[in-house]
Amino acid sequence: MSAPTNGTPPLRIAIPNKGSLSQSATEMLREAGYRQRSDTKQLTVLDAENNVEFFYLRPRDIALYVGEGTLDVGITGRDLLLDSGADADEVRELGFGRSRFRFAARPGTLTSVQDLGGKRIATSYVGVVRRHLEAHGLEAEVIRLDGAVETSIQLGVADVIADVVETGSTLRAAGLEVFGEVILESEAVMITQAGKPSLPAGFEVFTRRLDGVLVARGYVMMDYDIDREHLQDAVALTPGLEGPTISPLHREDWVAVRAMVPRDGAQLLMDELWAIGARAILLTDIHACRL
Ligand SMILES: Nc1ncnc2c1ncn2[C@@H]1O[C@H](COP(=O)(O)OP(=O)(O)OP(=O)(O)O)[C@@H](O)[C@H]1O
Ligand SMILES: O=P(O)(O)OC[C@H]1O[C@H](OP(=O)(O)OP(=O)(O)O)[C@H](O)[C@@H]1O
Ligand SMILES: [Mg+2]
Repeated sequence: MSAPTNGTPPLRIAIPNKGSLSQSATEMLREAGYRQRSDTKQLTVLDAENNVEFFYLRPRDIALYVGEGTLDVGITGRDLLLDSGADADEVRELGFGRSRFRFAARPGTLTSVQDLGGKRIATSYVGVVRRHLEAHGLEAEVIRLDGAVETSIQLGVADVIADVVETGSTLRAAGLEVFGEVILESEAVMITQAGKPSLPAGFEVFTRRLDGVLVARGYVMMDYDIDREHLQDAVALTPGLEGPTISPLHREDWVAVRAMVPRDGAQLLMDELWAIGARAILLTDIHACRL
């Protein structure tokens, strides 16, 4: 198909090329109807039909490109955005790549953030750690490592680590335990340059499409039949986004109700609807939507 660009330059979007966020970001963009690379060696993809160009970059570098305005939009981790100190703002949470950033040490050696004073802390997120120490008025040596941070304690390079924790299995395998408060909760986010007065054409469509994917993932469509006497109770359970659709049924005093409901808890909701008299309760996936 030819490109409906009218000579407008494409929206330039940075996407993680490797690591934990890469596959999920690509999947989300495919679901939103964008062309993605077919070979992981490809560095850029021009989706001419949608007038969008994708740049596959290291997730750690994405906030820098967006912060200085070289690229219009980026997908990266909140922890990487904060660590970079780049002049970019988070505009959407994308619901994948969720993790916590935590301190960890050998069991019994350190128990609170206050114990960090004067210690050697290994991390790949020097910016986040330094800011956290400053906020607590603590001084410690921060050692920058690229990865496999958990091993640094065993090797005698550090007393403490600060790293990404998801399931905790890497920490357990290294014989380490988290301590102190959670430093930050991270997930994949959409970012744009801070304080940019206006974004290029195509940005609004891009965000609306991603919002559509988020809603399609987070909601399901619920249909059921109920007698008018219990309709108000049923509608209170399924208010929908802008009010449910109510259609008359051939059976007198009965109506059909259709409403979007959150995917989490949908089964419980079906039980509750059944209990107040709803019947023929159906749950269907939403493949795509624009709200
Ligand atoms: N196990 C994990 N679970 C969820 N998110 C993670 C995990 N490991 C890293 N992340 C997130 O991925 C982003 C870091 O991506 P990056 O590609 O730099 O590291 P990575 O995923 O650890 O890849 P690699 O170490 O193989 O290069 C951060 O936002 C981080 O929070
Ligand atoms: O809590 P878990 O589920 O075990 O996940 C957390 C681990 O995943 C990431 O490591 P990665 O595999 O990216 O290796 P790296 O340390 O070389 O970055 C992160 O740095 C932690 O080590
Ligand atoms: Mg890693």
